[in-house]
Formats: sequence, C-alpha cells, structure tokens
Amino acid sequence: MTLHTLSELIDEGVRGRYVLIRSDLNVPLDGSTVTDDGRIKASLPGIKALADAGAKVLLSAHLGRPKGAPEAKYSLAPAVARLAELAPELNATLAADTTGPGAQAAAAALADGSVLVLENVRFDARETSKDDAERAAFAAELAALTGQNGAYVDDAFGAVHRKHASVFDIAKLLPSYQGDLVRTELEVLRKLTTNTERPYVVVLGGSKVSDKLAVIDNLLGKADTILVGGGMLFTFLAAQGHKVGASLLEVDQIPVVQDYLDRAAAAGTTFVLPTDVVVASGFSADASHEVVAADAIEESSFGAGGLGLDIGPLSGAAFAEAISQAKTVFWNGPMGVFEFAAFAEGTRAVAGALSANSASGGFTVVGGGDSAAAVRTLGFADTEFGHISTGGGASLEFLEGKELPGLSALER
Ligand SMILES: Nc1ncnc2c1ncn2[C@@H]1O[C@H](COP(=O)(O)OP(=O)(O)O)[C@@H](O)[C@H]1O
Ligand SMILES: O=C(OP(=O)(O)O)[C@H](O)COP(=O)(O)O
Repeated sequence: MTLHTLSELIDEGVRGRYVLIRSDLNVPLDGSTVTDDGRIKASLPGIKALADAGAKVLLSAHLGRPKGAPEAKYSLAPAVARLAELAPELNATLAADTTGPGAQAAAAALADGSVLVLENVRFDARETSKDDAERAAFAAELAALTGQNGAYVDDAFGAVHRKHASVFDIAKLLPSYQGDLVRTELEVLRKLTTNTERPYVVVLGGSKVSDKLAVIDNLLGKADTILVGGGMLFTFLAAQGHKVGASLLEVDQIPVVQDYLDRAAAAGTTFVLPTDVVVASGFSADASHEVVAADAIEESSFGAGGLGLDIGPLSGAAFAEAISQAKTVFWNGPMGVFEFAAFAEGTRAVAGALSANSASGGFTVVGGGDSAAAVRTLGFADTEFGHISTGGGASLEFLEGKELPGLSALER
C-alpha cells in the first residue's frame, strides 16, 4: 500500500485542476470572532502550496457539532474571514452551501490559484452517518465539485479519527494525498509511542468525556501516571462513589471508569484525581464559586445544584508536582472552563508545569483545539512546549494505536 504526498501531487501538476483539501478549521469562537486561529494558521501552508501551484482549491471543513442541518452559529464564515485576513492573496470566499447549487456555481466560477471554502460539511447529516451508502452519496457530491481531473488532500489532522464522508469516503472517489500537516503531526506523535522516556505522564480533561475515556484502556501500562481533570473527572469521582452535584457526568461510563480504576495498579499506572474542586452556582463567567473537597461537592453552599468547573488549587499544585517528575508529558483537555477567568487556574497550573518541564529538558505535547487555545489565551507561547498538536481526540487515538480512518483511506 502506498501513501501519496502533497508534494507528489504538486509535482504531477495542478494548474487549472480542482483540488479538494479537507482541513480542520474547527476553531473556538466568541460570537463571530475566532478566539484562537491556530488551526487556520496550521492549515495555511498546504492551501497556499496548492494555490501557488495554480490549483482551484476547494476547502472542506467542519465547525462544532451541528445536528446535520444548517445552523447560523456553526457557519464557517468567521473562520473564512480570519483566513482571508491571514492570506488575502488566496481570495478565499465561503460558498452558500456545502454541495448544493451555491457551492456548484461558486466552484464553476473559481479562478486558478483561488480558494472556495465549502460551508460546514456537518450541515449535511450524511457527513457523519453510520450508513456507508449515505456517506458515500455525500462524498460523491463533494467529489463531483472537482470536475474531471480532481484530487483530494487530507490535511485535517484533528479529524483523521473520524470515519466521516469528507475524511474517509471521499478518498475512495478521488486520487488522494496526505497533507504535510498530517505528516508532520504523525512524525512528532510517533516520539510518544517509541522509546518513550519515562516517567510518562498523561493529563486528561476537557468535555468530550465518552470520546476520550475509551483511549485510557490502552494507556494503562503505557503511561506511568494519568492525571484526570476537566469535565472527565466527575465520572471518576462518581465511579469512586462520590456525589458530583450538577457537574458534567456520563452515567453510562461509570462502570468503564470503575474497570480502569480496578485494573490500573496491576497495569503499573497510577491515576491521580483532584482532591479539591472549584464548584460554581451556574455555568457562567460571573457565577458564585467555592473550593470544596472533591468528595464533598454537594456540601458547597450550592448543594446538589453546584457544578464543578475547575480543579482546586491543591490539585493544581499536585498535578504540577507530578508533571515536574516526568520526562515525557502528553496533555489533552483543559482542566476547567478556562474560557471564564474564574475557572482557568487549574489549566494555568498544568500549562505552567508543562512549560517548566520543557525548559528543563522534558518532552511535552499539548493536543486539542481547546487545549491549544487555552495555553495561548493564558499567555503561554507555542515555543514553551515541545509540540502543540492541532488534534486532541486524533492524537489520543493515534497514541492508542488505533487505525485512523483518515489515514487508512489514503492508502492505495
Ligand atoms: N469541569 C468542566 N465542566 C464542563 N466543561 C469543561 C470542564 N472542564 C473543561 N471543560 C470544557 O472542555 C472544553 C474542551 O474540551 P475538549 O474539546 O475535550 O478539549 P480539546 O479541544 O482540547 O480536545 C473547553 O471548552 C472547556 O470549557
Ligand atoms: O476539535 C476537534 O477535536 P479535539 O477537540 O479532540 O481537538 C476536531 O475538530 C474534531 O472535532 P469532533 O470531535 O467534533 O469530531
């Protein structure tokens, strides 16, 4: 099986040809403002390389998790506006729809060296359908936009773990190539799977709890220590028999977590859970909040209505101490709702500890759209970390050793 690269495609000649690139433009927004443009900047070299070579570039991407129909708040418009600011020479415009008449007309009128961004692929329910035929039909509509001599480039590292039409099925329909972002991300992440220097500490948080809990199975025995914060921690506390008030909880995952906790010691992995939590009266920037013991969440003044929005200061310090002992650290998922200043301290403590670890020679990787946004928002520079990956779930599934649909689809 061979995997073809972007440079091979450019060498073959793309002038006047339609090339469909799948990028990860799933950026955090505040209204219509992009709050972290890291994924856009990371996608630009591939887009520019094709445009410079004279391709008519069609860009497909998702934003958020709309329910399979257009929804204004999930439009790619803010991402396209930022792309146009960063690279005005690309003449990037947004199509009115994804594969419908708007996209068809705009694609037909596209000049060589210009970029047309198709509207959010998840506005069509077939993109994420479990039904192979539905996804294939949507992929065929995407492929049709590229005319007779089109090509497909997968540069969306953050989405390579998704068996979606624009990531997986499309590669069966067009000559397909791997983008340089995907290639370089994999090169760095491979350092975490071969001859990993130990102690190896993994820090997990964020809100995509069930998605990311599954990968822990494979980290047992590989990671020396797993630090659990963010929205994920409440399922762990519940698995230990504690009440978690109105915090993010995935009840059906409790037995899964209980199984991990039971197997960890024998596998040689230590879980470190927060001992204190910042509990809030509601999910807002100005909510009242208090620090309570992690096993006494419902004893805060907010009772059973309180929700944990950050790890507490003792836990932040304990996590930082564990990180300081590591030679290798992988971190995905903010420790709290860092978007609100009152709940950003746990994430700041972990980011600071990774930065210090890097400075003293450790290898640190931060992965994930929101984790990357968090470290930048909190004032850390990209250069303070060994690597900032554009993919959180994608990195985790790669570390798990799972076959990634977006990669296997490119083999031909
Ligand atoms: N305790 C919590 N309760 C609810 N949401 C949380 C909590 N801790 C962190 N989060 C949220 O998790 C989100 C990021 O999760 P996720 O998408 O899994 O991370 P990443 O994009 O880095 O992979 C952030 O928007 C943050 O506000
Ligand atoms: O933000 C993303 O992943 P991440 O939060 O794991 O970094 C990717 O764009 C994938 O999005 P998805 O998890 O909705 O498929």
